[in-house]
Amino acid sequence: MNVVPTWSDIDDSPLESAEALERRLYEIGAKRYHNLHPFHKMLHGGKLNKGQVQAWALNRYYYQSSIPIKDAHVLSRFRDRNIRLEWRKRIEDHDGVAGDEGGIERWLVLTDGLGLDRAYVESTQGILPATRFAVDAYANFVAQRTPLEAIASSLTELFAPQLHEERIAGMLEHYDFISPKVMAYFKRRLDQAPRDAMFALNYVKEHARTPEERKAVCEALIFKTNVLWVQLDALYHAYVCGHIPPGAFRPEEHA
Ligand SMILES: O=C(O)c1cc(C(=O)O)c2c(n1)C(=O)C(=O)c1cc(C(=O)O)[nH]c1-2
Repeated sequence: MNVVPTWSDIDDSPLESAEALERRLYEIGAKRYHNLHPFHKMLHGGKLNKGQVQAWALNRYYYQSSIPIKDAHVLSRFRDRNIRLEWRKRIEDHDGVAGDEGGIERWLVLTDGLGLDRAYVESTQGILPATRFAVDAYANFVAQRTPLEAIASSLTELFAPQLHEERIAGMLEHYDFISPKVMAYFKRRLDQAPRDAMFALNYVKEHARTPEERKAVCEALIFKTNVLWVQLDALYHAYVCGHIPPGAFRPEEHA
């Protein structure tokens, strides 16, 4: 019987140390992170029209607004108060605290700036079915898998800051409807994401102690890269190829 490899593009040899795990995680990012997706290349290269950028921001709102729910699931997995204290910052980053409005509000500044109605964005009515399925799968994953896998699935954030730099520069350069004010969400993440990613990386390096556990960490990261990738596939299919699913956002109705 043929043994089917788990991954065709990633080295699948046993991971004997924390350093080998770290190298493998970076290999996964280099090969599978959504910075490589054609929709992102179009977004950052100024190749989308305003309606297509609106569709991206509208769909991404569902991801943004689900992240604190996802992180509340992660918190609920830990009896260790120190981990909860550390992880709680992520919920505060997105939901805000007194005197700081938080990431969800900053995302709504972006959708406002793009001319989308707030109530429509917050209703999530117009998002693609694939966005909802992918994001919900992420929240379910962290609720159901081991706490180690739950933390590991956040590791895509290791690769986010570089993408955010590219996005800020590319979108400001190419679109007259984008201003520094509406890109504030991404500017803020440049400080937050490295702090979060380093905590998660150190956690998995310390707590994945066997080759099997290290492999589970890699699989959680691969799962997450897929969560991100399919959202862009769906956007591309709907708004670049033009196959908008019934009931989803139609730019011409929100011009
Ligand atoms: O714009 C992006 O490409 C991007 C990617 C990711 C990511 O890699 O998961 C996150 C974010 N942004 C982000 O803004 C964010 O708050 C965030 C939280 C998480 C997470 O998994 O807990 N990922 C991401």
